[in-house]
Amino acid sequence: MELSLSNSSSLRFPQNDFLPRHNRSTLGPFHTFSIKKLASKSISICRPLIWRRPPLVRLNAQTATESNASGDKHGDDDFIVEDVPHLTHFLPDLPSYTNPLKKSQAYAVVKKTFVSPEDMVAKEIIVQKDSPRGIHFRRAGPREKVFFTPEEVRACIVTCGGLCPGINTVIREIVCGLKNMYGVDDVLGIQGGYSGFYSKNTLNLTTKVVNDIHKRGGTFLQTSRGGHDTKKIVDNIQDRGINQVYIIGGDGTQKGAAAIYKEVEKRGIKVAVAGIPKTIDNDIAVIDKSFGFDTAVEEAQRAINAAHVEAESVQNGVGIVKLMGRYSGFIAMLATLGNRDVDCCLIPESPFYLEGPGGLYEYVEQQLKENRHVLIVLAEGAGQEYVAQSMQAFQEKDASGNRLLLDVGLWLTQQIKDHFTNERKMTINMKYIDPTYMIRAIPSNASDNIYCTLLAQSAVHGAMAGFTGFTVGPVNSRHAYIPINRVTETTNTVNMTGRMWARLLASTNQPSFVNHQTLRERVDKNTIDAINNMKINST
Ligand SMILES: Nc1ncnc2c1ncn2[C@@H]1O[C@H](COP(=O)(O)OP(=O)(O)OP(=O)(O)O)[C@@H](O)[C@H]1O
Ligand SMILES: O=P(O)(O)OC[C@H]1O[C@](O)(CO)[C@@H](O)[C@@H]1O
Ligand SMILES: [Mg+2]
Repeated sequence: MELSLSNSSSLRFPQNDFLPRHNRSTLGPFHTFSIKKLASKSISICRPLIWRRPPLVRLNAQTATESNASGDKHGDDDFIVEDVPHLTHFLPDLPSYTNPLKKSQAYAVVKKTFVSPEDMVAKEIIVQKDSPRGIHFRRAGPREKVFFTPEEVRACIVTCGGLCPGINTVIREIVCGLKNMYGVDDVLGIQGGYSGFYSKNTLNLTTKVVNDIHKRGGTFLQTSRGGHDTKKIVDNIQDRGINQVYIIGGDGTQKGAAAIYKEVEKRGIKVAVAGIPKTIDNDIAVIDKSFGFDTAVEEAQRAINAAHVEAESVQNGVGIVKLMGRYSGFIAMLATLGNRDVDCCLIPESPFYLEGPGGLYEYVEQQLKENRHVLIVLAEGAGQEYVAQSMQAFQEKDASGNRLLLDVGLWLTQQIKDHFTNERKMTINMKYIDPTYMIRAIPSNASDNIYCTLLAQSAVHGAMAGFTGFTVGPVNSRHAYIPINRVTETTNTVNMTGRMWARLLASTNQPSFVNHQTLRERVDKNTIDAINNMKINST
């Protein structure tokens, strides 16, 4: 397969929207390519693909020519595409078919039914005039050609890891998307997470069966942690004749999906593996936000409001609410920002301390003196080191190997009570609310339902078009196909030196719990990390 540049220097992607296997090296984790090396004629490419655009000359708006009188060039800019694999990489002779959406009544009204093979989604949306073009992902959506006929598709759906509002909507919309857009009837539900692949039972998922499941919380298919055995799972996929696998789950699940994709590729079987990122913690890298997150933040308001009412209705009321967030404090941060009554938010990313100037006790006392109550929101992963010290607890893990958290809410409640009663000789009125599971075991709200529908449909379009080994998700509000490894290599956490955390500090007026020196060191470390990441990305 060759890629070529036309006379006008624009990049031509191959018409069939993918690159063949023999053109990929096994070195790079992704199919990364940028445009510069395509400087002349046509060339064969090998992985990791670094295509570089020749010095980019922007069209002058007035003259609409390639000349650039102002000398306003981008220079040696890279346009890097981190592409996802395609079935034809290891099955080069796969036939393709015209996408049936072309004949669909609903889509006939769409001006541009199919996504162009050249459409990319930029990872960085904030750019400067002379900054490099940067990393891009393939835009999600229906393609002109598909690599499955409706009759040959046997799809399956599995849900793994913790619960999250909207899982049932995603299941429903995969089933309905396959049926209504592509005429696919054969969809199996794997029950109870990855280990469900080893079970004899599966559910037949028809549009009728899933019709109203989006109105319920949880997962219609049930879920589990642990028990991932790649070879056994792929054996089972083969034995059942499954050729599209939709995997809904968090970072652990996506790592499992990447392993399944690799095994499928090794065996050279026609199976498309699509990951749909799910996590209540919003800790999945690259994508804008995970589904169900907004619903959970909204539900958290009920607990925070209740704690506020309780705390302000008594003398020296202390309201504490513990929310989910294992390593990432997004739920606590956004629930706090959305509420405005919270006086202090504690999250895993921001170490805090209790005693002394600038500590939590001092701040609580000040709030009690000024307002006669104080309201604290706490992410479950915050302050784990303190709890571990005071309880001398043994570190336990769940079946997937995730560290089991100690109850920081109970611990903090006790610490504050002891401090004010014993040290400060003050009577306080403690009201502790732990709505942990209540914010995730609910159905998704309307806007999350729409988001889940887009995710499901994008996954279906991607699999039908023969893409595999991808996770789907919004990047700067546009849905994209992202190589699975890309979303599992790092975790999304609250940026302590970013504006959103500063907004929170400004809204609560809480102490930042860091002195200037520590903050400086953190900023420096972030900078060094960012530079190192850039080095890794550019090698
Ligand atoms: N590195 C890995 N390789 C293969 N499978 C994995 C890996 N890590 C986790 N898994 C499997 O993925 C499934 C879910 O993992 P986990 O329990 O960590 O939840 P998760 O997907 O991260 O979701 P969440 O964190 O939102 O609850 C489990 O069945 C686990 O065995
Ligand atoms: O469902 P489990 O196993 O109790 O796990 C709870 C954990 O799952 C999450 O909801 C998602 O990882 C965390 O916020 C929480 O710590
Ligand atoms: Mg996880």
